[in-house]
Amino acid sequence: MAERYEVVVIGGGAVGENVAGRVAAGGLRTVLVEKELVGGECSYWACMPSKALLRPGEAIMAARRTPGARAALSGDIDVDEALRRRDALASHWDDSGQVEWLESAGVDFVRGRARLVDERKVNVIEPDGSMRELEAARAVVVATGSVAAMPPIKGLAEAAPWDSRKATTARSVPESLIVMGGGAVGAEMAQAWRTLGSHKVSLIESQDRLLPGEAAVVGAALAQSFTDMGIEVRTGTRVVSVERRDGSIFAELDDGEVLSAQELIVAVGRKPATEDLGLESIGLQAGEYLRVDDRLCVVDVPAGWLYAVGDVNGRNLFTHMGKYQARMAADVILGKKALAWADATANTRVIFTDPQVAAVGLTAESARNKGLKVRSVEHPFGAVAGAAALGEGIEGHCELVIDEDRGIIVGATFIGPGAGELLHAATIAIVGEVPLERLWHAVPAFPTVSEVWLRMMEKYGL
Ligand SMILES: Cc1cc2nc3c(=O)[nH]c(=O)nc-3n(C[C@H](O)[C@H](O)[C@H](O)COP(=O)(O)OP(=O)(O)OC[C@H]3O[C@@H](n4cnc5c(N)ncnc54)[C@H](O)[C@@H]3O)c2cc1C
Ligand SMILES: NC(=O)c1ccc[n+]([C@@H]2O[C@H](COP(=O)([O-])OP(=O)(O)OC[C@H]3O[C@@H](n4cnc5c(N)ncnc54)[C@H](O)[C@@H]3O)[C@@H](O)[C@H]2O)c1
Repeated sequence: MAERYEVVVIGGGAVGENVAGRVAAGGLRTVLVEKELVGGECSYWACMPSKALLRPGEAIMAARRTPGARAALSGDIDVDEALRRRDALASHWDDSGQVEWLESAGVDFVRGRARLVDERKVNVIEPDGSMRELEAARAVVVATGSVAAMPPIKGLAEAAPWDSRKATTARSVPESLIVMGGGAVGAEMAQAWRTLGSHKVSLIESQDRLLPGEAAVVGAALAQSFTDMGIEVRTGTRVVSVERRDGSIFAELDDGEVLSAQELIVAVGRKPATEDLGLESIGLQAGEYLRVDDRLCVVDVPAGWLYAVGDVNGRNLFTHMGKYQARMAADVILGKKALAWADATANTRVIFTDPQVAAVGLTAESARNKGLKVRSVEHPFGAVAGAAALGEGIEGHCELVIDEDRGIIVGATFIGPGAGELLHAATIAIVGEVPLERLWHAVPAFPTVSEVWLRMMEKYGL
């Protein structure tokens, strides 16, 4: 006999937990199924451990920029202590706290691998091999996330490279490192391991710049900073074959050059965790992203009972944007009028490198591609008193993308130390469609870096 619930959530990452908690708070009988650890990738193998690995180097770079503090820097990073803190921020890969939270939120929990077997029907294989049948009267929500993509490069799989999980959980600093992919994971991991002590780090990006989805100025700023850190940045090139032998890993590039290192990280993007989910049983293709509408309903399934939130729908692969979708999907399931539109127009992203890269909404290029008449206004991050107060030699860049027809901001990029904290003001301006004439009255405090807002609005002509 199937156990009947109003809502069955498959996948207990940050996004699944959020949707389950919200529908349960709305009074719906809810069960969440998780095959590994409640909290998912972000808590144990992604956001939290990666930020912990970056922090010691970031703190040192901030101190180096600060006359007086600089003198106190003697000696090396205590790697053991840094890794202990990483382990603590990853909750020692123990999810008992999050399981307790689910219970306190009134969500039933089943540990096991879930598979769709029919419309609204989910079977779960528990760790001891027993099977449970679940049935959802109202909705099944898929929140199974994504896994690291492994490109079909000769010798790569056999060489057992590090994926993002190994890169964030390694127990020692590799003496040298090749990083394939200059996106978010590659950039953060190259910096983290270089600042923790890797002597030689090569970062290889196939496009012509790092973080190629962001404004061009981002890639240039990051490449300069990484070069200063001693990271070798190679753009516009690819690895064509890989081999592990004699304790090293060798990567041949498309121009014939061969690089060698102790380890190689593959960070070339993600693929959806939909391969073993029983999608065929409801007429969908395994291994594909689940396409959703703005109510987060899977579009290729009739009757509106199947929802997909977070990485698995491929809309926006960030924890906070997935959690936003989770709130919207929960409200739709609860019968409220809700649509997830901000993850298309005001998607926030912060890459925690030095300098930090923070962006929201459109770049000038993507806005023009959408047919918008935009104008960019720019100001150096370091050219305000707030930045001078932070330290010496602070460079960076700030840019607002302004829709000339509507007189509102549609995108913003901030590059500099701590830039992520500037982002929410821009997000509010974009989501609120606040006219620039009105923003002109939002006065940044002195001496904060937020004064860049004032300078950019002056440049716009206010
Ligand atoms: C190295 C790295 C660093 C990152 N840093 C950041 C960051 O700083 N900020 C940020 O916003 N984003 C960051 N991200 C992205 C972020 O981790 C993801 O966007 C986020 O984890 C997606 O959440 P999710 O709940 O959709 O998926 P996941 O966290 O992947 O959770 C999905 C869960 O579903 C479970 N599952 C899968 N299939 C089944 C099944 N059949 N049955 C039962 N359970 C199943 C999985 O075990 C998993 O626990 C980072 C990613 C990486 C790789
Ligand atoms: N701070 C954060 O919020 C954070 C940190 C890490 C990851 N993330 C999320 O996780 C997602 C996945 O990150 P990711 O870095 O794996 O993917 P990504 O899509 O951000 O970057 C992958 C990069 O690899 C490059 N590439 C592809 N094939 C290549 C090849 N064969 N050789 C060399 N380069 C190649 C791509 O051009 C791209 O720049 C990101 O899109 C982001 O949403 C977020």
